[in-house]
Amino acid sequence: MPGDVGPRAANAVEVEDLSVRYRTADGWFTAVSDFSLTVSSGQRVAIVGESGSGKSSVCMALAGLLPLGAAVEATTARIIETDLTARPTRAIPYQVPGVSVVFQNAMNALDPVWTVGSQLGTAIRGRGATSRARARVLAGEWLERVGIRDPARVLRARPYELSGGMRQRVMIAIALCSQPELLIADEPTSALDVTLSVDLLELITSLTADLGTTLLMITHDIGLCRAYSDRVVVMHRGRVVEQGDTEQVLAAPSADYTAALLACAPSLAQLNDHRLTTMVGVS
Ligand SMILES: Nc1ncnc2c1ncn2[C@@H]1O[C@H](COP(=O)(O)OP(=O)(O)OP(=O)(O)O)[C@@H](O)[C@H]1O
Repeated sequence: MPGDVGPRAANAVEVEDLSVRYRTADGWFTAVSDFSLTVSSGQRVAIVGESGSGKSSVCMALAGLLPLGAAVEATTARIIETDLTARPTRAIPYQVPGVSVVFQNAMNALDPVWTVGSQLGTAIRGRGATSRARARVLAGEWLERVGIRDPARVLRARPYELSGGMRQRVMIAIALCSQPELLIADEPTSALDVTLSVDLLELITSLTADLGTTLLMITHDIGLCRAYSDRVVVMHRGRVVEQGDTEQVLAAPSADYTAALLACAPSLAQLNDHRLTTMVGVS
């Protein structure tokens, strides 16, 4: 099983006035402006907002994974021990030490050619000197830890031979086996059904709690946000419209946009009980 977890920084994320721009055929497009966020170590923070509001742009900027042609600026951008403002935009993409990412679709994130054992073993060996044989044992243990019942078979399998839920579990194991200080999860369950989404969010939050890993996740599902985050950041058109304690914000939103988002985006788990309403007149 994984070894000791070292001391954690007081704040995993300190960002002030972050902006993200993309170069397009029509010139520069500003996707995110004036984004500020502080996440203390061990907190679980959800970023919510409609499609195109800039959630992924923020998270990929913090992970150093924006595409070439993107420009990031900030007054402060400290992720764990790394000062992102010291990194030139031309260096994108880069690895931010202590940060792991779980993406929405494991099929796109995992390599179809290599077996799960090879990919998970490589991630484990990336942490430090470990023999191939030892990495294989640890890989099997990590698969069990993420709820895979037949690890020996899955270690030999290639990603396309697994179900979508199993692939997400494998990606969670790959992301967490390095015992990161910060896990960024970009809609980690949105391609899965409701029951599986809840199971995987339970898994992610219990493993990150065990490891002392801070969680920054994007979700469209307000029910999952309510159940699995301590703080919520609401984004609209590239800006933060509201942020605070999840229970408080969801119970008594101060921004009209948040109220409208809550009215039109109930949890998938509640869809049987609610009629969707239409968002109108929100600017
Ligand atoms: N590589 C890119 N080049 C140009 N524009 C981009 C690029 N990536 C994102 N955008 C634009 O930036 C804006 C924010 O996109 P982003 O993906 O960050 O939003 P989002 O809230 O994560 O959306 P979704 O929930 O659909 O993933 C959108 O208008 C999007 O079209």
